[in-house]
Amino acid sequence: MAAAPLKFSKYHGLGNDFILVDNRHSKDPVVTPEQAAKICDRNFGVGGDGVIFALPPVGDTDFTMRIYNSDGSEPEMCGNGIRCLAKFVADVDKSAPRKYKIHTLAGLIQPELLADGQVRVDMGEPILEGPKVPTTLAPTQGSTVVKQDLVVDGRTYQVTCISMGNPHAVIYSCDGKPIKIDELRKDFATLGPKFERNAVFPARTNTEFVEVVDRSHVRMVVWERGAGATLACGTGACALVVAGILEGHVDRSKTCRVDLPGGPLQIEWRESDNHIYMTGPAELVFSGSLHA
Ligand SMILES: N[C@@H](CCC[C@H](N)C(=O)O)C(=O)O
Repeated sequence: MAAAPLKFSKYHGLGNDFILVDNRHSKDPVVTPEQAAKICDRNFGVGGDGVIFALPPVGDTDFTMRIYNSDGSEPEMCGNGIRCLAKFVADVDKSAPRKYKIHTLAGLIQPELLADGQVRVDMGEPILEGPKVPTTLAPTQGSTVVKQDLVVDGRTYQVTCISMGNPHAVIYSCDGKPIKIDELRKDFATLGPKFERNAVFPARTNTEFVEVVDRSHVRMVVWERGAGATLACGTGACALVVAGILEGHVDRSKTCRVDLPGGPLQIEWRESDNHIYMTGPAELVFSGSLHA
């Protein structure tokens, strides 16, 4: 970390909390991955699910986002984080509600600050297959993507892999029965890592377990790559709506309400442009400075 105190602001999106740093003066983050892990420590640091940097723009964008997870690993994207970043930059620049073009490792992402304080994000198109989606799982429904069986601790989970730039394993059923969120809570801390670090996911994965309420409303819990159980995952909410539509649980014609542990997000997978739109809150917690 630089010798000078590090100025930061902490924001959260539905309890998914981040330390935001205005790094637009330099193309390299002023914090190393190891330092980020220390800053995220909830006992010895500020506490957070990740550290996010606003960096100089690339091409025709307003700025760049990079993020370190709380274990110091670097993901391609973060949905709740990009809502927080848009709000942070608007607060720093004292800007009126507006739309940003943000360069990320997952490509162009465009959040828009709405007059009611919420942030709507054009998350781009989901990736249904590709190098980040494992092909080693056995197809169960004549498809290489939708509902592949994965056995963990003697139970067979039906997994649909969707990339939002970062990888997601979405699970609506286990042993052919619908997921019941309340039944998962007790052993979640031991179950989650068995997906995150499963050999079929060489780049590790985020895992979402989903219970259907109705055809435009679901509940979920998430185990995040590099951060563990979090209160919300924006890219995960997008991925699970895509998986829900592909698996036939959710209607594409309606915006889907996703209840995460920290609160709801609204997710639309629009037919006209194939983009996913995520709408939800981003709140300032406090600002401060860290001394080395
Ligand atoms: N919480 C995030 C996702 C953060 C990155 C993730 N842990 C990964 O490693 O891919 C979100 O809101 O999308």
